[in-house]
Amino acid sequence: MMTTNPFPAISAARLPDVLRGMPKAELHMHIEGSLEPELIFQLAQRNGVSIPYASVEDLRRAYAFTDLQSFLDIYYAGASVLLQEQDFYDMAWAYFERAAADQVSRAELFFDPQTHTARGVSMDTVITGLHRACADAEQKLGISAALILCFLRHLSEEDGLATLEAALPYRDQFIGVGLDSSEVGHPPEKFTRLFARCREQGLRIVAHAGEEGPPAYVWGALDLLGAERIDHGVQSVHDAALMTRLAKERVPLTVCPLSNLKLCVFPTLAQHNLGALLDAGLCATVNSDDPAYFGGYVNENYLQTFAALPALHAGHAYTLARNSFEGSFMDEAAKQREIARLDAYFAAFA
Ligand SMILES: Nc1ncnc2[nH]cnc12
Ligand SMILES: [Zn+2]
Repeated sequence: MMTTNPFPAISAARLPDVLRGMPKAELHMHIEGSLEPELIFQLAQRNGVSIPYASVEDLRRAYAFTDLQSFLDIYYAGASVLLQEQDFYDMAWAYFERAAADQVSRAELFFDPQTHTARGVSMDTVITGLHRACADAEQKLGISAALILCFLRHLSEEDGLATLEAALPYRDQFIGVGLDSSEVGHPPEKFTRLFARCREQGLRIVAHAGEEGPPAYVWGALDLLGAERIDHGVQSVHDAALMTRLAKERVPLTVCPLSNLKLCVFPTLAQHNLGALLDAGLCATVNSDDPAYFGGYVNENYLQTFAALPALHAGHAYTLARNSFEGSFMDEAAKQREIARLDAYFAAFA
């Protein structure tokens, strides 16, 4: 339990600037969820795709979600404007420019190939465009970037296996795999064979679990899929044995507070359990999930969450940023360099 602030010189009033400026990694960001309404309209026009909204404002007005599924329906519709390699590049590049402004120095991006291949867009188009943007992010913005291919859990395991086969020729262009989309009713055990095959390929493994689904899905993600990180995981607080395990094994949880708010996982940010997860010793991190849909990129997630939870102080800010590097899939030397940079950033406020 971290009750005393190890950085007393950082008052609550200075905290927002410290949060904005601290180096951080983002580990849970669906690149299709960074597609801003303006870009959706631009790409729709460029590609001659019709969308059932009259204007950017009209589209934004539809972003009133009641749960995960109500969001996913709109999110998949938005992705329908992506057709060409350049579209995937432009989408990712727009994200990287925003991430750079938020002092993100490492970004691990989810992408959903099945959303695109089902519409006749090739795996090559998707991965080549995204990977080119990652290379440019590194070169032009100094952001270390990597891709994680997510399987849609509302589809079958066979569909996932075929998707993996189609992606393997691009094996050097993504570092891992994840599991996303509609959680409840699609438990981890549905994908045991698929993830075993991914592990054989040496891919890093993450999975959404415990966003809306029960703690049993988190256990399943760890034990049946071999997940090294849990995306969301906020429902873990309902299972004491699970909390003990997550803390003991330092399993990173990629928490997304504004997403949880907009999808009604918590009624208000003041009721979010981020502070409880940290104080229980879990390796929790802050991320934006689908920032174009949920009202903010990663710094906005930090700022709004700290504003809503006054028990969080500069010590928590440091821990969250440190956890983001610890939980990343960078090599150990790169992690240590980032953590040293973070230490120097906080030391300057002493
Ligand atoms: N929050 C989320 N949960 C599950 N699947 C998603 N795909 C994009 N965002 C998601
Ligand atoms: Zn997500």
